Amino acid sequence: MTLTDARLAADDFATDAIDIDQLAEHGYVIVPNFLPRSQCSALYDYAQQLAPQAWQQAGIGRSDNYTTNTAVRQDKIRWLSAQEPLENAYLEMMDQLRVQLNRELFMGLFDYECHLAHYPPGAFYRKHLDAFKGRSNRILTTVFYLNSEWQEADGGQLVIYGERGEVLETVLPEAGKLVVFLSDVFVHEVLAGLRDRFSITGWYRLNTSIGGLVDPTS
Ligand SMILES: O=C(O)CCC(=O)C(=O)O
Ligand SMILES: [Fe+2]
Repeated sequence: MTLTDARLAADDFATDAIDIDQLAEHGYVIVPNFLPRSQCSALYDYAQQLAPQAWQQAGIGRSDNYTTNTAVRQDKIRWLSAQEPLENAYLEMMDQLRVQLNRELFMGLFDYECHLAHYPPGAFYRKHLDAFKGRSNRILTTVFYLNSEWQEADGGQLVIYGERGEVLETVLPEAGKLVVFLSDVFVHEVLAGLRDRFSITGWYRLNTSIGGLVDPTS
């Protein structure tokens, strides 16, 4: 699929089913082929043709603690918005998943935010949690990968750790794969890779206000 015929609507995305039981039992789930290859490459092509100024250096923390610390993370990001048709289609598809998760797991997820991420060769994201208990409204993290033909030797794996620091999963960032995990439970990191690595990372959130901000971002 080329970029010009990539005007996907949310309903055009043919998502593979998520193993909700696995998510409920273990707190995370890996779906190898969440989207078919053609839809994945539409998103990949879209990310490729974005101008450099469409990306920003990723930051750490929230609001006034917000810093760009390249010793911790080195990816470039672009927040998805409803203004761009393909970005909107992805957002709407993930919103349908939100409704399903709420229906089946009673999670009370209120909304979803996500960004494209580009890790140039050598870039990493050190061990971190995406949310801290009671201090964030991020509940569930989703990471969707866009690179086809990613090999073990290319590096760039997502490593997910258990509560004793043991490795639970080492995930190759392969096109079509979706990883979903509880944001405040699983420490994880992105290892440096040899290739440009593209993904869409997002968070389902609760509608809690923090520090007087009704809807804090990042
Ligand atoms: O790209 C990945 O595999 C994970 C990214 C991540 O941990 C994050 O953006 O918080
Ligand atoms: Fe993360």
